[in-house]
Amino acid sequence: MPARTLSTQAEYASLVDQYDTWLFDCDGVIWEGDHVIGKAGDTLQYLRKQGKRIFFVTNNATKSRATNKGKFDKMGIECDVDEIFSSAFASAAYLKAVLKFPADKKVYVIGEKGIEDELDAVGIKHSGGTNPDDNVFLDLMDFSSITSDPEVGAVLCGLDMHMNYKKVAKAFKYLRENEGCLFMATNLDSTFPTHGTVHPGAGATIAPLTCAVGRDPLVVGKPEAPMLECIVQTHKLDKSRMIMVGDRLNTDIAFGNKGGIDTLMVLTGIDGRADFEKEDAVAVPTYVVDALGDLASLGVDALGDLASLGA
Ligand SMILES: O=C(O)[C@H](O)[C@H](O)COP(=O)(O)O
Repeated sequence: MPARTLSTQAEYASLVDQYDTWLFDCDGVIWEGDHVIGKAGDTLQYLRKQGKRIFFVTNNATKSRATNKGKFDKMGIECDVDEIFSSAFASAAYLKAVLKFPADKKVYVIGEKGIEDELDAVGIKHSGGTNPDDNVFLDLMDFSSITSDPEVGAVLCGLDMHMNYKKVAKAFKYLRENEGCLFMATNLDSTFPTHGTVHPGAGATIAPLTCAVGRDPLVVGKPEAPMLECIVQTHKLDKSRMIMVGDRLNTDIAFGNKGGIDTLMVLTGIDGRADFEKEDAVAVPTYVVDALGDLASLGVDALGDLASLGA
């Protein structure tokens, strides 16, 4: 089915009526770098006033939920920590609750502090990550520090701004030598959008390890199922009354499509109209609006109505 473009107040109002639970991607939808996009914050306020449940679903694994909350606070956007589902949090929760990761094992992390914080929060031991011992270059052809560690039961990878050969070589060794060692990725976004441009994303930093190991990781974040199931199960939600709002077809919109929930695409981020209108589009949204802030006009009208009633 082709995407339906919404542009009138009546269409926005009927959209809001139809869904009780709204899932939001952040980068490219609510904010871009360090600024809120247009009236996105007003739309979120309006939805809250209508009694809608709101969740923020981000593939960004570099920050913990607590650190993410700090960003919402700084931006002046209301948010509770429990409303944030990041791929780092979902990966830790998935290891703990679904995979019942053994207490005597540890996770080798390729990624930033966000992953380490979330593993700490669920009591899973870890190594690698931001440890200074692994954030160094190897001397040429000196593999002496790439030693075995039978305690490693999983390798979990996310966007790592300090990616290096040593981390790839250690993770590779564990995945080859340790029986049953899990290979997981928080997300595989090819690019990272910020400040009006894009840089290599998590998928680009994980690719060298995938290439060496010769198999794909289990992916927890968008567009794969684990993060959506985590939200639905935790909050006992009805998928038919849920909508995912995003700017990117191969993560946000595919996440809704694969998970069986409707989607709303905004044109303020990575992908544009041509990307979902072409024949071989990677995913097609249910609805499209130019920007999340467009729905804020409903709130302005509601205030106008109140004013005309003398409220
Ligand atoms: O490479 C990445 O990790 C992603 O580009 C980035 O973090 C996307 O975050 P989201 O748009 O899901 O908030």
